[in-house]
Amino acid sequence: MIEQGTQSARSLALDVLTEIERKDAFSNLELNAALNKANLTRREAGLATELVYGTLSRLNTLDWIATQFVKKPTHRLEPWLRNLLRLALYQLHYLDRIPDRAIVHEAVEEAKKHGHKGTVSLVNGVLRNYLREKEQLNPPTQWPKFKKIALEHSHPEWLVKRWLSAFGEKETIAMCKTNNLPPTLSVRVNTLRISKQAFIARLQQEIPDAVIEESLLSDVGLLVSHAGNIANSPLFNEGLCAIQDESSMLVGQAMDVQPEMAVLDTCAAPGGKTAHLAERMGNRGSILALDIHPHKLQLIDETVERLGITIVDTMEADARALPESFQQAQFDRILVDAPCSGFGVIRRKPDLKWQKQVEDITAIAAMQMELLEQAVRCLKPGGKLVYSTCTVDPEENGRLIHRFLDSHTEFELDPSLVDDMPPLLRERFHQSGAYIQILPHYFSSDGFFISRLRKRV
Ligand SMILES: C[S@@+](CC[C@H](N)C(=O)[O-])C[C@H]1O[C@@H](n2cnc3c(N)ncnc32)[C@H](O)[C@@H]1O
Repeated sequence: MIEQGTQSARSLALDVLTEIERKDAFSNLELNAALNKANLTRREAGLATELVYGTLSRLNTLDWIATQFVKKPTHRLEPWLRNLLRLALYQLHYLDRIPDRAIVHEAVEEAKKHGHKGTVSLVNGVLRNYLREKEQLNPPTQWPKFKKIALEHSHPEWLVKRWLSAFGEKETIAMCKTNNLPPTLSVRVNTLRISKQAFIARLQQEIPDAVIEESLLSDVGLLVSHAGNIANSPLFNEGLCAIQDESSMLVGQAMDVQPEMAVLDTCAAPGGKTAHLAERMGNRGSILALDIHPHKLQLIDETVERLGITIVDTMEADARALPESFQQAQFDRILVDAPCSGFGVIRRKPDLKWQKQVEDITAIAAMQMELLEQAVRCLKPGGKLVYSTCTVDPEENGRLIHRFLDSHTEFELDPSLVDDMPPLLRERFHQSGAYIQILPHYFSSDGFFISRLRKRV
């Protein structure tokens, strides 16, 4: 149990890591709950967050290091002990601002709290041996490339193998490296309420420490750092901005919406892109936002209300089986922002890479195809449909679009997408000009796939 106000960042991180494993819980939810209960300073809370996400993102490498010094395989250790070793090794191996002595000392004290003499000496021994032998820790030379990359850059072997064949070695390594970095924070200015320049002035005035940079990808995007939790700021509560990744903002831009259009957003919750579309439409026209999970519709309602948007209606629906009444080609624009494997957002959800398996991708792609097949039936002739995902897997992205087009001659790739996107993206586009795969290391934004189809008239 976590007691209020009595924990250090490292002890809280250990409890959170152990609980995530025990309950198979979402890391962000478990960490936020623990931080809310504990009484850490802002700095300590920052350290706890870094330790939890850092350790989660490096799991395979840390376990490999531990196995060099423990006789048992790490999965046979008690969960608290396994996570204590991971946490201490993470700090020793990847962080240089905490002295080694302090790390070992605190780990041993934690072991005394949770274990017995034997486990205390195991922790002490493993960490001291690591410090003595760390320079000689190398994967066996006969290992194939994918295994070495997976170990050095802390990704599952199957995923690295897949990326090597899709993107080549240079891109794979660059992507893995970026996935291990903390994500950037960006906000979208709500231009229904304030201009970008006025927003920058207010942000600077209210949070003088904030470092603000204009996004090169989106004309309404700002990169913000040293600003604390923006979601608690008056600017956010007054509906002047939304927190959104820059790649995600590009999806709104790709939709090429105009005021007074009828728009369908088939996988809309929590509503980030729905709201962006409404802003781009000047809050004129109509957007029908669907989601299969009723509780998530409330998130869309809250977002649009906060942003002063009035043209969005929400509805619970399984977009793989849309109501007959929708299917009469009535929408000018449709967005299918499909659920996906999420491999473009590993920076934000590091545990995701360990949870998904190769078989999941086939199942996800089949579901995405169903979503696309249904959505296209609701599009007006001449209308445009954007299919996007926050993943980098070709099976869910480019290959899926080509498979779709092979059996739907009434649709074509829309080559004018490239002209609606920032020039910076041009060289990354598919030769058709109709879709782009953004990898996380291109612009330090989320990995996203964005494509646009047009229904022939
Ligand atoms: C990638 S998220 C959408 C993010 C959203 N467009 C945004 O920008 O905030 C995918 C969403 O699809 C929803 N979903 C999953 N399966 C669905 C289905 N069969 N029909 C409708 N929505 C579905 C999920 O609940 C999830 O909220």
